Amino acid sequence: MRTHLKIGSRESALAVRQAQIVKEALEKASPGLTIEIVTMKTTGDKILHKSLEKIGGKGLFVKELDRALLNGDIDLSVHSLKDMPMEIPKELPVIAYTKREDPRDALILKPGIQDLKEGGIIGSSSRRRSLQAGKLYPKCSFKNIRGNVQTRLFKLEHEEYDATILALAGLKRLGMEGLVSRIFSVDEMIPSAGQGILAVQGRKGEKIPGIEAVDCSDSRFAAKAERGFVRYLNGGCTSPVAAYAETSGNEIRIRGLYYHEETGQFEAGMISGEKHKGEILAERLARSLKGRF
Ligand SMILES: NCc1[nH]cc(CCC(=O)O)c1CC(=O)O
Repeated sequence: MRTHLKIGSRESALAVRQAQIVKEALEKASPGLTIEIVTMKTTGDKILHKSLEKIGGKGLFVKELDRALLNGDIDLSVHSLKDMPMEIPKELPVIAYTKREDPRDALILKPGIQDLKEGGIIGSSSRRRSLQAGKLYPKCSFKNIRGNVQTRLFKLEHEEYDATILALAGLKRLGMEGLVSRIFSVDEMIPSAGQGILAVQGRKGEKIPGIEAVDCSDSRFAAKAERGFVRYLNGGCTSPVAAYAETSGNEIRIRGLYYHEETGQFEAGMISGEKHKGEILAERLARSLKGRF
């Protein structure tokens, strides 16, 4: 068994914190194992002046780490599942899905302001968020804001934004949930597929000591269903498709949002059933939502 492993991570504070969460859990489960975190800049982190859709999407956050994993520079990589592309290389499977952190989205106001007034500007580059928040704040407008959590909070403070929307999971991991002024329920704002779950990627066939302690089967069921929904709708990285699945005992309940490009309308719906059938149920929900247009 290996006694020293390297975890690859993006450089942002959140990415490093996420890698630490996995490092601590693995070290705790396997006494004698030591883990080092190796950070690297990805193309997605370097190019901030263009929208993700224009520069090639989510793959840009994982490409460099995939390469390092393939050539042995690192042994594992940790990603927010929601940032992972739909196609994951066969030789680099996800070997664990962590227990889910709070999947909800949250509103953060510009420091010094007490509430979001009519005409307020909400910073968000996520159409999933702006579409759903548009129903809650019909008098507000939306303006792109890109960058990691810290960058966005800096822009919120110093640029022309009154509020922004971020994942509560990231804020909690960074100890910043105190900034939140409103948490959206999963019905008000269906989360992005995988939000709150970390995916640990490894090399096919390689045993990682302690990995079972990091893996959560309910997260795995949720991940399969949510990503199944997105895959069916070919949501890729840029479409505002949203999916959130919750398990309880043997049941799974899946919420999904389908956006119809031509009309700009969206429909949300829910389906439940046996959790082992999550992917099929998710597809059925996707098909029925799509069929409404
Ligand atoms: N796209 C950035 C990103 N990727 C994952 C998270 C949050 C952490 C998670 O979903 O586990 C965030 C920040 C955000 O959306 O506010």
